[in-house]
Amino acid sequence: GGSEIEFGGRSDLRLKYSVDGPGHYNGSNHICQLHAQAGQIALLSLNHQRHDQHNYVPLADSLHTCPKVSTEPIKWPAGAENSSTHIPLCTRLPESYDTPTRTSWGAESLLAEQGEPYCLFTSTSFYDGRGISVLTKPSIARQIMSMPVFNLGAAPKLFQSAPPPFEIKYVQGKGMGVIANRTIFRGERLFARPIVGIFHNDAFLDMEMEEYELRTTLIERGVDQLPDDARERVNAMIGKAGAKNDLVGKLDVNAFAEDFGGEEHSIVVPETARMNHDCRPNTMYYFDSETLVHYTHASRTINAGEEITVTYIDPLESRADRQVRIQNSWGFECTCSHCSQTPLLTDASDGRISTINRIWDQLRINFSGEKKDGEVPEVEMIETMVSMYEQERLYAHISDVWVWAAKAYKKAGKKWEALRWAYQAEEGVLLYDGPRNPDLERMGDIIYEMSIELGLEEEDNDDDN
Ligand SMILES: C[S@@+](CC[C@H](N)C(=O)[O-])C[C@H]1O[C@@H](n2cnc3c(N)ncnc32)[C@H](O)[C@@H]1O
Repeated sequence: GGSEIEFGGRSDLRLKYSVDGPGHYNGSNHICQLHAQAGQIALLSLNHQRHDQHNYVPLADSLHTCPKVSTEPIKWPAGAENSSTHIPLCTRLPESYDTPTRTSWGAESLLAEQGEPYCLFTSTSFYDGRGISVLTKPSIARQIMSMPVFNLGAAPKLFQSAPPPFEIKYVQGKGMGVIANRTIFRGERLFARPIVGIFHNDAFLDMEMEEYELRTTLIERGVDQLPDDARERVNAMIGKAGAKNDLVGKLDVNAFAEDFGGEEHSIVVPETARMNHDCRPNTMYYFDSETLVHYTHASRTINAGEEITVTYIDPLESRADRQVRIQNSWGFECTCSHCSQTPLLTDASDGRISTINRIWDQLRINFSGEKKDGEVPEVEMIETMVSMYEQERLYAHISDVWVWAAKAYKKAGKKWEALRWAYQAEEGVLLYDGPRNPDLERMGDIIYEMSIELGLEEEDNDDDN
């Protein structure tokens, strides 16, 4: 339950408090919250003291547990205030506050701690009403929320196949999964979904961290504030096998990793999160950090009835390492076809993977200029790599090799081969990593240069204009 009182003698500021029952995060949570006018920030705090079931803290005491805060209106940084449709909530006030008074739960050290708090923003208008919640440091939130995508009249077109070429169905031993309902060819776009959440990894990865419970409370609040469709989709995600199935646990196994402001965050795309793992997946995904849309494309032909999969881990690891990684982070045993081969075939694959990794090391050294041209037969190395990636069925990741093939053939003076691989890499990179990958420009340059040298195109002479 909860109730509200006027705060600091101001009619526009109200303090709402509530006392939750035990069981949630192992104890009673006392939530104090300052409601203020739009454009201001509210402070949310939580009593870290543990109480057993018979020892609820009475109303008056719980008010004391709220940190002393300034009653001056606090403005959200310029550029971001129009993006949020809810009053931002923070673990601490982002800017100045009065010298903290010692509270019954030792808030002093928390409040006096240097560094930024974590604040929650929700926009329900994002992408034509899909909505998004962002929990991060104010400086990072400001970068995110001032992106053009928050200020567009109409959301950009997403170019998805309609109706979708798949259905969401139960898959034995895996929960729900995504099943193709017709043949899908390499390159077809399967998902183009704006993300609905960005959560700083400090908010749920390190349970020992100070303010952990505050941040997880804000994550729950962030999901609650989403529009119905997004909220229901997020709540319908499944948690880690055998673990506590709370929201934070669900996000842990369903979110994708992404950096914002150089810090690790988790992004939430509930539709795409229905894809199960396979060490040799038939799709690839990327995130466009400028439009906040997450894309998935087919990496090879997928037959009707086949499960559509993605890899959760680096596929260039041995079977044993992949198994450990999947078990530790997702709590299931990977039984994909690549992990279920005979021991002899597994050994052969592990051998190829280790050779692939060694060749990558050599190529990087060679192209970094530490070795002289011609010292290593790059084009032969590349041809070997292409073949090994195909043997390994690494169709999602093979465009990495195509990029190097174009560069190596250009360096070797083999123009037709350079042109062929540059075209192949251009499409591959667009599907694998999207339009902002820097290799695209390099491939465009090779295509242009080779086309001129091969007489396929006239040189663009700017001086004539
Ligand atoms: C991102 S979700 C995938 C969708 C999920 N199956 C569902 O019902 O929503 C990740 C979870 O799905 C299950 N899962 C994914 N891939 C699996 C696989 N190859 N084998 C068994 N379970 C798998 C695990 O429980 C994992 O934590």
